[in-house]
Amino acid sequence: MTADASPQPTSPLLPRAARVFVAGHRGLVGSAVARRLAADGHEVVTRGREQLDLRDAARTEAFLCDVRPDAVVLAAARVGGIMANSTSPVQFLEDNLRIQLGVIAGAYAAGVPRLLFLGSSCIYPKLAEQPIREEALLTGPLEPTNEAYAIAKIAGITQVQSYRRQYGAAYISAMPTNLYGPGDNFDLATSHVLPALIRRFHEARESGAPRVVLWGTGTPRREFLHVDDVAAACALLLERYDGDAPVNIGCGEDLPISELASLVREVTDYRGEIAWDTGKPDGTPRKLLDVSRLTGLGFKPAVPLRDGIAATYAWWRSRPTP
Ligand SMILES: NC(=O)C1=CN([C@@H]2O[C@H](COP(=O)(O)OP(=O)(O)OC[C@H]3O[C@@H](n4cnc5c(N)ncnc54)[C@H](OP(=O)(O)O)[C@@H]3O)[C@@H](O)[C@H]2O)C=CC1
Ligand SMILES: C[C@H]1O[C@H](OP(=O)(O)OP(=O)(O)OC[C@H]2O[C@@H](n3cnc4c(=O)[nH]c(N)nc43)[C@H](O)[C@@H]2O)[C@@H](O)[C@@H](O)C1=O
Repeated sequence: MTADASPQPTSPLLPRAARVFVAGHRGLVGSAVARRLAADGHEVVTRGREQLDLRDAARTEAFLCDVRPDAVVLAAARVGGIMANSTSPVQFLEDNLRIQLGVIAGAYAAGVPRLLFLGSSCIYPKLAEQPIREEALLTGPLEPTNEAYAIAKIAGITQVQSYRRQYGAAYISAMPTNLYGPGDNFDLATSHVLPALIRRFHEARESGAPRVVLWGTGTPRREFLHVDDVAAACALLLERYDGDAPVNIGCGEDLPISELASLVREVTDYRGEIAWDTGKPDGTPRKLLDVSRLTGLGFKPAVPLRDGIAATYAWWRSRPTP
């Protein structure tokens, strides 16, 4: 098995009306993947965290042996923005290692023939050449604000590759860029930037605040992909990709956080100023993914950033208040 993409099969790798266990089905990505797979005619199997804590490897293996799905999508993880990653590296390392160990090993023990593991674009070196090709993995030092999370995700990629190389399992990995959409986390202490900006501008407009203070310098660049697009990419990979190398998932375009802020300010109709708290971390300066491997399989993102932000804002505003 080489590190390059394998030739693509002509027949689907996922049977029609497959039973797919979506781990993390209540999360941003897992919920979108579950919707997409159900719409494609698959049977989606789920378990809430209160029924099955995926850090418990023995219970996870017993569940998978009992259910015996045709495929597993591993979208359960400890996930968060730059501040949560910086302040809780122990949980980001240990929870993710434990979830991955239990789900991937449990799937193989249960004879599950197909598995998709989701990593993240933060696995690549902080100063990787842009756009970042999959081959950049393990070629340089990582971004310190999310090193623990990145190392857990890199271990997941190696675990998946090891099951392929040693046992011939059709297990694959995908590395999404920064994601957003309905179902995102809007808690300002733990969220990613996009929901944080929506909430900050909305609340400033409602309260009449003259300025909104954002983190860092506004100069870092980020690429944003709507969850419906990432779900479409996951479905495509499950059906068409069976290679050793991880596959980047992105839209191929990025923008500075300062421009993103201007866009969100417009969408939320906030008329005040934007200020920057440069005491807060910037994180990696840029992480634009090279998505040629994915587009070569036929992927094309469908949701323009402005439309996606407007839809996410509408979703958040219409949520039931606790
Ligand atoms: N969001 C992003 O910008 C990006 C995400 N990704 C990757 O996509 C995947 C999904 O992320 P996302 O949807 O954003 O994250 P969310 O935090 O929205 O969802 C994570 C899900 O995992 C579940 N989960 C976490 N821990 C456990 C556990 N111990 N046992 C059972 N379930 C658990 C959560 O359950 P509960 O609902 O009970 O909390 C939740 O449903 C992750 O692998 C992440 O690394 C990659 C790149 C960017
Ligand atoms: C998906 C990805 O997500 C994380 O990496 P990140 O892209 O750096 O994360 P972020 O979305 O939190 O920030 C992006 C940029 O935006 C700036 N920023 C401004 N104002 C706010 C703000 O109010 N909140 C947040 N969170 N960021 C803000 C912030 O300072 C930074 O420059 C990792 O978890 C990593 O592990 C990972 O995989």
